[in-house]
Amino acid sequence: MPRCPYVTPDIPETQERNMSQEMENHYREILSALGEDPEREGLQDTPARAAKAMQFLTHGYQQSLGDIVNDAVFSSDTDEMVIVKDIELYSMCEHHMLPFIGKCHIGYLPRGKVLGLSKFARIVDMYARRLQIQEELTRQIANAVQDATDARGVGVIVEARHMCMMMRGVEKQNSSMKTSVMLGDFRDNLPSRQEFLTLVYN
Ligand SMILES: Nc1nc2c(ncn2[C@@H]2O[C@H](COP(=O)(O)OP(=O)(O)OP(=O)(O)O)[C@@H](O)[C@H]2O)c(=O)[nH]1
Ligand SMILES: [Zn+2]
Repeated sequence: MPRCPYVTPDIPETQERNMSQEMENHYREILSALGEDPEREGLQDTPARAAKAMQFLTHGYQQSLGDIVNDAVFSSDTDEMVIVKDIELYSMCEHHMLPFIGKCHIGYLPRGKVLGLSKFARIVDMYARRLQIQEELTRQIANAVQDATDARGVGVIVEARHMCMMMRGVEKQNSSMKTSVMLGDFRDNLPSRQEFLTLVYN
C-alpha cells in the first residue's frame, strides 16, 4: 500500500500522487452519484480536499509501533502504577466510516522500564487513525503498550460517542460507549484493577 504524506516524508512522490488521485476520482464519482455537478465552482476542489482529508484521517495505516516508540523506553526502578488519562481520540468506525470521538485512559505497572509519556498518545493515534470498531481499538492500544513496555499489567479504557449513532441510524445524542481491556495484573489482581479505576475516575 502506498505510504501517506502526513507521516513519511521519504515516500516516493509518484506513489503518493497515485493514492491521492485515485481517491480524488472516487470522490468525484460520489458527488455525481449524489446528483451534484462536481464541476460547479463550490465543488471543483472538493474531491482533492476530501482525498487529502481522508488520507490524514487514516494515516495510522502508514505507522508501526517500532516507528513511533522510537527507542523511548527508559530503564527505571519505578514499580508503582503509572496512569495517563484523558488522551483525546478521533477515529472512524469500520462499519460506516463515520467518526467516533472520545478519550482514552491508559495505566500500566512497570517492570524495569517506562515508556516516554508522549508515546502513549502516539500509540492511541496510530490505531485510532485506522478503521476498526471501538472494542478492537481498545485491545490494540493495550497490546501495543504491553509489547512496548513488557509491563506487569496494562489497563486501557476508551470512552467515545459514535456519529453513526448520533447523525443517522437510531439518532441517540446522549449515549456513549465505554470499552476496557485489562492485561496481566490488571486482569488477575483485583486491587490493581481497583487502583487503576480509582486513579482514572477520582
Ligand atoms: N460494537 C460496536 N458496534 C459498532 C461500533 N461502531 C458502529 N457499530 C455498530 O455496528 C452496527 C452495524 O449494524 P448493521 O445493522 O450492519 O448496520 P446499520 O443498518 O447501519 O445499523 P444501524 O446503525 O442500527 O442503522 C450498528 O449497530 C452500529 O451501531 C463499534 O465501535 N463497536
Ligand atoms: Zn458506525
